[in-house]
Amino acid sequence: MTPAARIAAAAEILDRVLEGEAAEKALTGWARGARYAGSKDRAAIRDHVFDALRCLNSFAALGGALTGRGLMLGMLREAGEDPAGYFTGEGHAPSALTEAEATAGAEPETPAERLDIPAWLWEDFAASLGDRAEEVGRSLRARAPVFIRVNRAATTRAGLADELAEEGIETRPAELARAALEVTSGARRLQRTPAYEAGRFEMQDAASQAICEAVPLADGMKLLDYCAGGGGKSLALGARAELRLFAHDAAPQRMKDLPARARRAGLRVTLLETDEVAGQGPYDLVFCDVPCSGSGAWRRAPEGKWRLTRERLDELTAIQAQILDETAPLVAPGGTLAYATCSLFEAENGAQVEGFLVRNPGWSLRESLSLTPLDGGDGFFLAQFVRD
Ligand SMILES: C[S@@+](CC[C@H](N)C(=O)[O-])C[C@H]1O[C@@H](n2cnc3c(N)ncnc32)[C@H](O)[C@@H]1O
Repeated sequence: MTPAARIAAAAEILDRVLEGEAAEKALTGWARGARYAGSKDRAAIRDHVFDALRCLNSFAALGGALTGRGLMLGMLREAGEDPAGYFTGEGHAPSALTEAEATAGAEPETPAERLDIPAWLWEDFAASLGDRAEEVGRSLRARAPVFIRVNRAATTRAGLADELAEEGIETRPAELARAALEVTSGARRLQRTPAYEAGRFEMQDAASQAICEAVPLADGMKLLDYCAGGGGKSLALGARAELRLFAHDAAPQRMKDLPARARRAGLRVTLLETDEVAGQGPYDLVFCDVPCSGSGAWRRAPEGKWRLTRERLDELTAIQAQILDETAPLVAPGGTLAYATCSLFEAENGAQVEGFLVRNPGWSLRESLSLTPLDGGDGFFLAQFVRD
């Protein structure tokens, strides 16, 4: 496909996303009807779609319309390229620009427009991040680096880097976490390597790893990963010490791959139904990686930024408080309750800490950690409460 045909395809897919279809589904649906597209075409089109979703406000302003075509126009204008060179109507290129399109479009004005934050959220965003709001907003407009977590129970960070280099995959140590490597080239081949098959690494963001490295662990501890999902945190925690590891999720089907992933990593995890959780307690550490806005991960999942609503944010903060209150009694005296979000918002982070301490006498905050994409990985928050 020509670069112009890729832009036409991305515009078509973006129109479907703007109508409400999930981006992954729209991409797959398009690819099914486009057998002529090779893997490089599909990757380039995907990049266009996700770049546009990260920069929806500013590309729409520059392109003069919130449509697939407008977004692609805006993308080209931001890159300093002349859209007329792509919108030619020749072959599979998008149809030629109308006169109105050629002159439409303006520089984004408000901070929400420039930084691609939904207008209704800008005040919360600015208040949560203070004088870093501009810089963090800008960072969310860029693609996220790819990180992996070295399974240090199976190999070393340097050993894995050498092994991957032999496969043509380049990495460098990430500062954020001791087990993290940033993948600088060849990332698309990672999950087809023998090292992955043998459980010597997992795909995991560096900030996500950093919060797992921040909790104190010792051999023999009994740990409950209360919102385990696919088990990314369980595996990262389990790799650090010989734990008695339990995993739970309110939607147990989300944990369906966890037993196989744990086996691959050489770990044992006991999955618990909701009514089994208390019976196995108390736990030395309960880790709550709660459902959240995902705002810290908007580089990787930019659709979430535009699908979030005030109602959903309020619903999430209520669920977060409820999870904290229902897990606190599961912690053994002297034990730790760890609360984590991949959110940048005060309402989901600091305000939850304050609320929990007010509602739950007998608990204190040991420490908290706030990371933003300016630290290299996703935005993440961790609070560790101790039971007196
Ligand atoms: C941020 S995700 C967890 C990601 C996972 N820890 C990982 O590292 O891959 C939050 C999870 O919380 C679960 N969840 C939502 N409400 C819950 C509740 N009330 N109790 C327990 N889990 C809940 C969701 O099903 C979801 O899988």
